[in-house]
Amino acid sequence: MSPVVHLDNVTKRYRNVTALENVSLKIPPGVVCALLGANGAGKTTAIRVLLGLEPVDSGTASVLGIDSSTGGLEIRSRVGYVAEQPSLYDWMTVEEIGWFAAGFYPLGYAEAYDRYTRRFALEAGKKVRELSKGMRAKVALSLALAHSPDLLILDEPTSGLDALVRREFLESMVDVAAEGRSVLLSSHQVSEVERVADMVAILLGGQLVCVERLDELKRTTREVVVTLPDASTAPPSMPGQVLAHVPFGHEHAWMVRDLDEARLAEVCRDVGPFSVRTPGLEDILLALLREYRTPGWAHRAKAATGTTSGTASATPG
Ligand SMILES: Nc1ncnc2c1ncn2[C@@H]1O[C@H](COP(=O)(O)OP(=O)(O)OP(=O)(O)O)[C@@H](O)[C@H]1O
Repeated sequence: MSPVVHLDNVTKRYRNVTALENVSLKIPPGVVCALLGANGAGKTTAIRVLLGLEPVDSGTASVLGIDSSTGGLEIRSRVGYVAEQPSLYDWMTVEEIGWFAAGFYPLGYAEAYDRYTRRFALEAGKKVRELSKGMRAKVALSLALAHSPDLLILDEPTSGLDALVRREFLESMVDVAAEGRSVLLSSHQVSEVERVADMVAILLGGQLVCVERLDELKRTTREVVVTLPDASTAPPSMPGQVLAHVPFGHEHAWMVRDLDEARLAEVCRDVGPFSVRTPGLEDILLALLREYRTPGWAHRAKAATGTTSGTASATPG
């Protein structure tokens, strides 16, 4: 099946900043993909490249099979896009903005928009400038969903919204994927995104260090904590691929892929007590972010996630 989103070895620089470095990503149809990473990791840049709003320095990007470098207008008319701070015409009412947008889309748009605004309990006659941040976000999502796009791209759409609105947003994502359409969702609300994402793409400093089905990432990742008897005892070597290693005094924590638990018991026998648990996505991301701040992170992260910048892809489902 052709990917709906395809970044192939994309590098994007802004003067002396490399916002994306050799990033490759394929998102198949019917998948909710969470794009995660710290502030400045390159998430918005990746989205803008895909939408044809930023040229790349090297590599190629395409959406729904359309080349982003030449087909930006067509891409933007075919995907639903919700920016972090959506720009909406303030003087229009909720209803009027739907009529206005309907002029750019085939018949049926206004009715679909109306259905979404009612679902989100928006008052049709209220002016956009009178809406709260959450209500504006709901208008933006209604506009993006009303033309039933094959791909919905959301750049931190839920930041600053209350828990109920965030939940409504994320439930809409699940509905979209259930209809065989895809969602690319950039977010810092990791624990919430975890409820709806099928796959995750993690950017660290412009490099994609993990692209994988979420269930597979969680199934194969363990957090190990070992308590050493004193500071002079060397920490054991982990029997698995180390994503991150964080020492806290006598305690050392590791995030490990494909941990050999029997072997762990052996290597820890003369070292100290240990515990093993299955981490959530947020724990994995935090470990990667901490690791990212230490020298040599890129090499270790790529080795441990099996991801090299040129080949990262996932085929969920
Ligand atoms: N127009 C621009 N001019 C110069 N540098 C830019 C520009 N846009 C982004 N950058 C830089 O590129 C890097 C990636 O920025 P980007 O906005 O893509 O990150 P992000 O992951 O979306 O961050 P956040 O989570 O804070 O929104 C940052 O170092 C940023 O300063």
